[in-house]
Amino acid sequence: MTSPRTLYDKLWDRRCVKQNEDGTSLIYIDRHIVHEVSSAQAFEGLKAAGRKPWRTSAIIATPDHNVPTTEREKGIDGITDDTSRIQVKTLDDNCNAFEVPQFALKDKRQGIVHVIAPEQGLTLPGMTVVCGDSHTATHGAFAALGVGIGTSEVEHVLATQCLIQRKAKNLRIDVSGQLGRGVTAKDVVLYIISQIGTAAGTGCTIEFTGDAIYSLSMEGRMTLCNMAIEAGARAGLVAYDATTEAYVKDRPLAPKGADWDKAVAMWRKLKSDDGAKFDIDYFFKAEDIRPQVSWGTSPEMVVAVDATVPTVASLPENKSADYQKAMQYMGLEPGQPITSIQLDRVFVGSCTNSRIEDIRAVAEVVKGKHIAPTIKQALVVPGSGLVKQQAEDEGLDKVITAAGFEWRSPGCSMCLAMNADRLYEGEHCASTSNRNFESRQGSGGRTHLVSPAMAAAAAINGHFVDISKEAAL
Ligand SMILES: CC(C)[C@H](C(=O)O)[C@@H](O)C(=O)O
Ligand code: SF4
Repeated sequence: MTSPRTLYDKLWDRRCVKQNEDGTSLIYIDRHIVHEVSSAQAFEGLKAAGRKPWRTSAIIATPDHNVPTTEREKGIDGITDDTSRIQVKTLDDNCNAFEVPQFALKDKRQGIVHVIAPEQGLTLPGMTVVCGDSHTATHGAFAALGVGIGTSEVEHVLATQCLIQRKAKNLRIDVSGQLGRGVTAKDVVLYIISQIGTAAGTGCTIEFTGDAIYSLSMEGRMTLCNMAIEAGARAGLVAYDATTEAYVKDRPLAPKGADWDKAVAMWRKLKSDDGAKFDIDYFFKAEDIRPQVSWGTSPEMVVAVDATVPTVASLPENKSADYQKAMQYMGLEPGQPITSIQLDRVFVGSCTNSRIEDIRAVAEVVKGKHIAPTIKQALVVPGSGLVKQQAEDEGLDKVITAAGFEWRSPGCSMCLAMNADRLYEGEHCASTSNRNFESRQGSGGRTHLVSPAMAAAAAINGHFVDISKEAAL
């Protein structure tokens, strides 16, 4: 009898081609997602070695980081920034030269890598999914092993469809109970990171378990797994269940007919066995989780919206210096109420929160209202052309623009400011993205990570408010 295995063990065993004596293994890769920032040198390497991609049908490419979110009809030549244009053009040229499938800039299916692949059924349960991008952890929501890789590994996977990996430890994070009103997957993951820290997942794959996790939609699970990397892990997972099955069914590239039945029979085994051993365990209760706001420059510097910036006395000794430096950068006083922070801009988007449910959540909060006069700009950037289209079909763009938001075209946008969408020195932004590092959204910018509903309510009020107490919900 085989011993009980975790979901991660099962995914690993399925695709482990060879175990090496040095403790590494060769893993077969089912899906390779490619964007313009981390692929140019990899294609260059292939060219120099006279190689071709080993299996082009396993690859999907799309430009996302550098793309403008306005005037899309102008295409690549309309990108005014030279570096951005060259990167997007180089991806386009490489896809043409190597016959790699691409959702190009003007394609309706273009968007952020981690949004488009699940949307198309390119990410399926049980797969190994890689991308030259740290947030590839997102795909773990499908009980798939999603790992971010570096540019030299992108070249390796292009050439061989395999990757050398060292098996990670199994870490379980269990959230039991029911989430309260206004508490979303984003609040869950921000809360978890605030409790365990950004290094807790180092060398681990996280499996999220518990009623509160299983009650999340697939979009919520993607938000959760997306930020596993901010907890230090390379991958995050949620077991396969009826929610996964319903989401995947009828996606353009999901198996059909008899293939579907065969696939589902296998997918239903994609969960940890009873008695499977985890190396590390954390247990949380859903009722302890309130809407969250990050106040500092690391995703662990997070508190509930009705709390304050930490007081100096409350800081853990080993973190005191970093935390005080963060307060200074953010222009905040120790003990200052989170609701007193004045905001300049609001950004709804990124691979964490730019899917249709996120946009619906924003529309619900802002319907019939208007952004505060002190807000200089509020952006909603859908994660893909298809999300944008669906939102427009539902009339959400009208609700959102009537409230004073700008409705843009898909891409990473103000998540990392590689295009024209950015913060300026000293500005505070309520952002639905995943990283609040110094200058992440523009030089000197100050990021506060929140859920879409919290960002929307902050735009209306000019400062953070407790969404769980808002009448609109
Ligand atoms: C540019 C890219 C390689 C990077 C990543 O790996 O995550 C980006 O997506 C980010 O979010 O910082
Ligand atoms: S949206 Fe942000 S986090 Fe996601 S891939 Fe783009 S830059 Fe990275």
